[in-house]
Amino acid sequence: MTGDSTASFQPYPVRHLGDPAEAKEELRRAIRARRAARTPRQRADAATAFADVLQTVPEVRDAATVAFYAARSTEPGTHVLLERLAAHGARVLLPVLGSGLARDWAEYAAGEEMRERAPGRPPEPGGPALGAGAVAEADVVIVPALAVDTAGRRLGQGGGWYDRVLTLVPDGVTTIAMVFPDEVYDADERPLPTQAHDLPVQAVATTLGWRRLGPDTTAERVAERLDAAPTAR
Ligand SMILES: Nc1nc2c(c(=O)[nH]1)N(C=O)[C@@H](CNc1ccc(C(=O)N[C@@H](CCC(=O)O)C(=O)O)cc1)CN2
Ligand SMILES: Nc1ncnc2c1ncn2[C@@H]1O[C@H](COP(=O)(O)OP(=O)(O)OP(=O)(O)O)[C@@H](O)[C@H]1O
Repeated sequence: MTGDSTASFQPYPVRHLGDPAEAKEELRRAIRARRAARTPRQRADAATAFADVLQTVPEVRDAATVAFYAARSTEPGTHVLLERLAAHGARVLLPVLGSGLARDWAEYAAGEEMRERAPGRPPEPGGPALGAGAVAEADVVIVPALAVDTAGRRLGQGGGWYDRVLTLVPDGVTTIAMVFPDEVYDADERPLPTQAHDLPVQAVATTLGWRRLGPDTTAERVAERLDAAPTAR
């Protein structure tokens, strides 16, 4: 899968050569506006498609513990996969926001009705808070994003919540961003603006499919590596 078929409709900041924080804000505004325009029916269909796609990712299929998120109405929907994971006996950790957006996690209980603590905030599970370090127990981490590029750069909501969480994810654990198909950017043509604290994700899932990301995952670069490798005789 690629974002190529929709690339010409993608918003891209005109100020991308200037201050990355400003470029990020400009892009966030444009992407949030596009998300707000989706109908309830489109959102419901997307939530099922995201679940179908993510269940084909080996790390998700095999995970005993998944760090996931509870989507707000305009975000890529998570409730379908959340119920399926819980039904299969996976342990699912969801973000809990402390004061000043402090990072914490709690376990999702199957069938649980989650509540928004304040308007506009993501819904949260009611179980006991497990501490910020609980994310290190996850076998796979599925994160929200507004956009991702093919090198793994991620644009989030701007709170830095996930940037800080990603520092606690052990090496070797796959992080997967969920975005709509037109929110996957080509890293060569339209790299997302980044700052020093931004950490990359290893994969992206859309409603159409999923792929691994990063400098070494494009077909051309894999071919180059194979060419450069010593051949066995
Ligand atoms: N679903 C979801 N959960 C997530 C994130 C996310 O991007 N999506 N986060 C990613 O970092 C973290 C926190 N994200 C937050 C997102 C918004 C607000 C918030 O206060 N929003 C405004 C309303 C904005 C609106 O209506 O659009 C508010 O309550 O005033 C707080 C935390 C952890 N959980
Ligand atoms: N590891 C970190 N330690 C301290 N502050 C951080 C860290 N990462 C990010 N921040 C702060 O968070 C702010 C927002 O970061 P950024 O714009 O990259 O958020 P984002 O990745 O889009 O949002 P989110 O991670 O919440 O989805 C930054 O200005 C930065 O000051």
